[in-house]
Order: sequence, then structure tokens, then C-alpha cells
Amino acid sequence: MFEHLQPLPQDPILSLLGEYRVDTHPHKLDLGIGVYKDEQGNTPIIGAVKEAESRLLTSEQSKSYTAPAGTAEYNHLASALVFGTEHPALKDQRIISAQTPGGCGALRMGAEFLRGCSQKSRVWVSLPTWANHAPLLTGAGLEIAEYPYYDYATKGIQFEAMLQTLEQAHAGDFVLLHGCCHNPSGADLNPAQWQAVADLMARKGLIPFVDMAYQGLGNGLEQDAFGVRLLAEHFPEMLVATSCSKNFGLYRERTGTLFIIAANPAQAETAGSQLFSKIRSHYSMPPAHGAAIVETILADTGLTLSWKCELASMRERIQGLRQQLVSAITASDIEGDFTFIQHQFGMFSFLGISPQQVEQLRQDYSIYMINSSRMNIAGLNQSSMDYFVSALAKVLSAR
Ligand SMILES: Cc1ncc(COP(=O)(O)O)c(C=O)c1O
Repeated sequence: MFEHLQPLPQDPILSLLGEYRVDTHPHKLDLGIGVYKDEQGNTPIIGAVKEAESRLLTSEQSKSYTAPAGTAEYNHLASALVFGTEHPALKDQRIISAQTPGGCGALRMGAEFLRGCSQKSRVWVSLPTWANHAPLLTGAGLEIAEYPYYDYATKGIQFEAMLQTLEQAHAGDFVLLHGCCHNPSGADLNPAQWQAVADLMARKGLIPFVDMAYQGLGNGLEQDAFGVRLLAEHFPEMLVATSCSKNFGLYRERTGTLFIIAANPAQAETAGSQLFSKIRSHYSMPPAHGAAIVETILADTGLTLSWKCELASMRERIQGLRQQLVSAITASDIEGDFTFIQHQFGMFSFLGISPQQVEQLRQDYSIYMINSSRMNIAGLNQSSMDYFVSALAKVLSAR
């Protein structure tokens, strides 16, 4: 049976990481995979996470099974983080939430749920979007359509084209929107654009599905939730997938949440029964440890404050690196306009170089990024900045 199988190509980001690990170049730089790194190039364990872990270790509570949704306490705290404590849907019990194995688990379970809503469920995704969106959505049997989002030529959002394309969507279609820190472009909608998208979608009967994997790493915890909260005020039905991988540094603990907002509490309960049945048939119950850490932090004022401070310093480090990069590029004799990097949010930016130039950076300078030239700004540091900019200058002048 298995002899008929054809090998599939490895995930491009993971294979890049494999190549980087065996590279012996003393100045090698990994700007590929989207994890936060500190000045030493390490992905740190956040202090509040360490403290929460030590509290959990000394706790007397047994680690028995929970439920397909995880614990009620985690779900409550996670929803307050995304929607704020005053959100009407929280108060009138229109939100169903499930702790999931990471943001991917949330996206996939959201997609499975949507597939169960209708045989013809179609999801619109931004062009470009995170490479794993298509497999997560189509793997559940959803049809994908694309709306224009990032314009490589003007280095900004193609907002008019985005709206024009969404005008062609049909009532009942879902629209996947990045809550903040658009991956891969780093270009986010401004408040007026969120409002215009919300108006169009409400008029057309489209349903939002928000992917919020970087809350707190763009402009701030509250600011980053602007779009998702605006939509949640306008739409009786929507889905939100969140991740604690980046903002709590819990990548391998696989901690995320799927929220389903329904029109009324009865429909929310029915939607929950559908969702929990899907979860039961996929992985039964989510892993508990990462969620217990998040729960411990968010339930404690002191730990929450300490986590928020650390998150703010991560965000400031990324913003500082972005500004330094722009200054270093401006000060060098690199041709081209790179000022766009300043106006973007989160860990990612497109550098706007060709796949051949990306390849040359890898071959000649051991600088790793994915072919689209999306770079993880957090992968830079003070000592690698000059090396990176001079390598970039050499590769670009070789045109
Ligand atoms: C846009 C986006 N959504 C979702 C995720 C999923 O994150 P997780 O690692 O929690 O599954 C990621 C992770 O890279 C992402 O970039």
C-alpha cells in the first residue's frame, strides 16, 4: 500500500531552519522562522511564565482530564484579553470558546466548524497570507478565494482592490482577516479601513474569521485588538482564532483559543455542541500545561503586570530594530526605497528583493529568509545589523 505514496516537499520554513542549524558560518543569521529572539539570538522564557511554572509545580491539584474546550477559567481569561471585559457578547453568553493546540489548532477547528455549517463554505484569504492558512482551511474541506491585500510595487495595502474584490463575495462567505501584525507583510489596516471593511462585510452578509496570532506585538495589547473588537460589536456571528505562542513565548506548549460568537445564547450553545464534537473526533482534549501557565498569569494581577512589561519590551525591541534597520539602509548606498519598513507592525516585513537575491544572501552570507523575502526583524541584533545591511548592499549592487 505505502509503496504508491509520493514524497511531499518539506514545509519551506522548517526546511530553512534545518539548513540554518547545520550551517557553520560564524555570522549566520536566521531571519526566517517567525519566533521572537532576544539580543543574544535566544527565544527567552518570559519571567512571568517561569514564575507561573514554579507555582504550578508546587500546586497540589491533580492533572486529570479537562474537557474538549479546556478549562472554563482559561477560556474566560483568554476571551477578556481579546474582547475586553465589557464586551456585550461576553455578558450575554453569545461566545463559545475552546482552548486549542496553538493558533493552528484554533484555525483548523474553526475551519472544521465552518465546514459543518454548510457544504459550500468558502473563505476569502488575503493575498499574500501566511503559508499555513491554505492547508489548514482546505484540509477541512473549505474552498478558498483570495482578495488582494499587499501591493509589492507601492509597498502598502491595496485597499481599494481589496474592497472591490470583497464586493464579489456571496452572502454567507467567510473572510479571514489578520487581527494585527499581518503575516507576511507586516502591513495592518488602520481604524478607518477596519470600519470600511466591517461596513462592506455587514452590507454583503459576509462573516469574519479573525486570526490573531500576535496580540501585543504590534502596537500594544489593546490597540492590536481594535479590529477584532470593532467586528465583534457589529457582527452577530463571527470566529476568532488566537495564539499564545508568540505573546507568551509558549510556542511548543501549543496554546491557543477558538472563539465562536453566535447571534443568541441558544445558538451559541448549539454551535458549541458542534465544535466540541469536532474536537472530540480530532484530538479529544487540548494539552493543558501551556494553558495552565496562561491561566496562572492572567488570574494574578502581579504576574499579569510583569508579563505586560515583558511583552512591551519585546515589542519595543522589534520597533527599535526596525528603525535601526531603516537608518542603516538609508545611510548605506543601497539603491531603492526601503522606508516602508518603518510603517509596518510586528516581527515581519517584506524586504522586496527577488528570490534569486534571497538565495544569494543564503549562499554567500548565510543569511536565511523565505523566498518571498519576508524577514523576521526580531532575528537581527546590534552586532548583526551591519553585517546584514552590508550583505544586502552587495547582493543588490550585483544586479
Ligand atoms: C498568522 C499566523 N496565524 C497563526 C499562527 C499559529 O500559531 P501557533 O504556533 O500558535 O499554532 C501563526 C504562527 O506562525 C501565524 O503566523
